[in-house]
Amino acid sequence: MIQSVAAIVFGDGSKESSMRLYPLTKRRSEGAIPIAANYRLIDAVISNCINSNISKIYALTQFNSTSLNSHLSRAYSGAGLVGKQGFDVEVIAAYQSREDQGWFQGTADAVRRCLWVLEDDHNSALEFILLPGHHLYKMDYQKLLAIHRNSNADITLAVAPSPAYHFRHNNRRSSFGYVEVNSENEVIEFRETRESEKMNPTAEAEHSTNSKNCISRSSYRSMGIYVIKKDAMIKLLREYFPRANDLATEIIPGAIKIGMKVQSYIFDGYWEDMTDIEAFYKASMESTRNSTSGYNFYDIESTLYTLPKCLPPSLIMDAIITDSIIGGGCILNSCNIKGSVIGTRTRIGDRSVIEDSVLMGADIYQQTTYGDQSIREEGTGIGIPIGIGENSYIRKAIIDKNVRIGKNIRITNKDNVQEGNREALGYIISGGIVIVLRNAVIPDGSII
Ligand SMILES: Nc1ncnc2c1ncn2[C@@H]1O[C@H](COP(=O)(O)OP(=O)(O)O[C@H]2O[C@H](CO)[C@@H](O)[C@H](O)[C@H]2O)[C@@H](O)[C@H]1O
Repeated sequence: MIQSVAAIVFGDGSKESSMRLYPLTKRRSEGAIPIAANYRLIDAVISNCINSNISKIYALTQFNSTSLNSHLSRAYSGAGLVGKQGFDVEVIAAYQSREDQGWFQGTADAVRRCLWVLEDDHNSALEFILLPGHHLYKMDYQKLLAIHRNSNADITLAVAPSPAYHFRHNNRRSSFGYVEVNSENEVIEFRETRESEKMNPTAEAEHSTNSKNCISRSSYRSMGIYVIKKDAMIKLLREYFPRANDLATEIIPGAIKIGMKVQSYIFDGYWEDMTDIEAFYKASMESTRNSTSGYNFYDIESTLYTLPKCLPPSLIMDAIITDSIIGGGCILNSCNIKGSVIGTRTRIGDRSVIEDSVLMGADIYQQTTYGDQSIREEGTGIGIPIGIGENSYIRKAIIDKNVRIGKNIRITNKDNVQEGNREALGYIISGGIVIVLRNAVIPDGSII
C-alpha cells in the first residue's frame, strides 16, 4: 500500500460547473450521475485510486452534494464494502468556521481550507494527486507519480494530446487548460481559456509548430489532474498566492512564473471529461458497444468498483434486446431495446421500443398506491407507475431516475429542436437530446 501519496477528489463546486450537465445535475453533483446502468461517474476516479494502490482518498464536496456524499460513504467508507481492505475515502463537505466564512470559492480555496486536515500528523502523504470527480478514464496513477518523482517536479500535470480535435468537437465547453511543453515535457506555458476568449483553433495549432522561441514545443490539453508536492502546495496556497481561488487560472500559471518545476505526463488513453450532455450521451452509447474505443467496463485488470446492491436478477420476458447493457433488478416485458443503457430497477411495458437511449432506472420498486391502475386517470399523470408504460417509443433520449412515463407516448424530438427548456413539462432538450427530468411524470399519449 502506497502511503506517501494521498488523493484529493473534487466533487462539484459551483452552480456554474454544475450547469454543464444540467438537468442531470439539478439535484446531484456531477460525480453522482449514474453511468452504465450500475455505476456513478465518481466510481471511475475512486477505482483508479484503488487500482493504483492509493489508499487515502479525500473527497471535497460542496454543491448539490447529498447523493454524492451518500454514495461515497455507503460504497467506500469502512473499506470492506467494495471488497478491498485498507482503503479509506474521507468526505470533506464544504464547511464554514470562525476564520473561514462563506462557501469554497474554487478548487484552490477548497484545498487551502482543508489543509489543516491534510497536514494532520497522522497523514503521512508527501504528495497529493488532485482529481476531478466526474471524468471517465482509466489511468494508472503510479505511472504519473513515477514521472513526477523521476523529474523531481514540484507539480506534474496529466495532459492529453490533440487540442485542435478538442476545439472542433467540443466547442460548447466553458474552459480548458492549454499546456505547452518543451522537448523534456516540462511545462513552459499554461493558460486557462474561458469561453469569452475567442480562440482560433487553426491559429493555435500553427502556434504550436511555428513557435520561434523554442526548438521543440508541443501543445496539449490539461486534464485537470495534478500531482503536487505537499511542501509546494502549502507554500503556493498560503505564502505565494494566499488569495488565489482557482488552481488552473491562478496557482499553476503562478507556479510556472515563480520558477517552480512543472512537468507534464502525456496520457493517450481514453478520457472523457463530460463537458456537456452530448459528451455524457456519447460515452453512454459507447458503453453499449463491445469495441476497443471508449471506457472498458469489462477489464478484469482494473475493476470498476461501486456500491454493491442487493438486487434480484433482471427479469426479461418476451423482449428483444440488442447492443445494450441492462442493470440489475429490471422487469422487461415484451419490449424491444436497441443500443440503450437500461439502469437498475427499470420496468418497461409491453410493445414499447427503446432506441439509442439512456434509462437511469429507479431507486425503488413501485409502491401500489401511486402506481395503482385503478386510480389511473387517462390523459393525466395520475396513477402512472415508475417506469415506461406500454406501447411507447423512446429514441435518443436520457430518462433520469424515478420517471413515470405513461403508455402510448413518443419521445423522439419530433420537431428536431436543438436546445429547449420545457422544465414545466418535465423535460429539457440539449444538443438535440431529450432529457426527461428526475421524478418527472409524462402523461399517456404525450408526444415530444
Ligand atoms: N469548491 C469546490 N469544491 C469541490 N469541487 C470543486 C470546487 N470547485 C470546483 N470543483 C470541481 O473541480 C473540478 C475542476 O473544476 P473547474 O470548474 O475549476 O475546472 P474545469 O472543469 O472547467 O476545467 C478543469 O478541467 C479541464 C479538463 O476537463 C482542464 O482542461 C482545465 O484546465 C481545468 O481547470 C470539477 O470537477 C469541479 O466540479
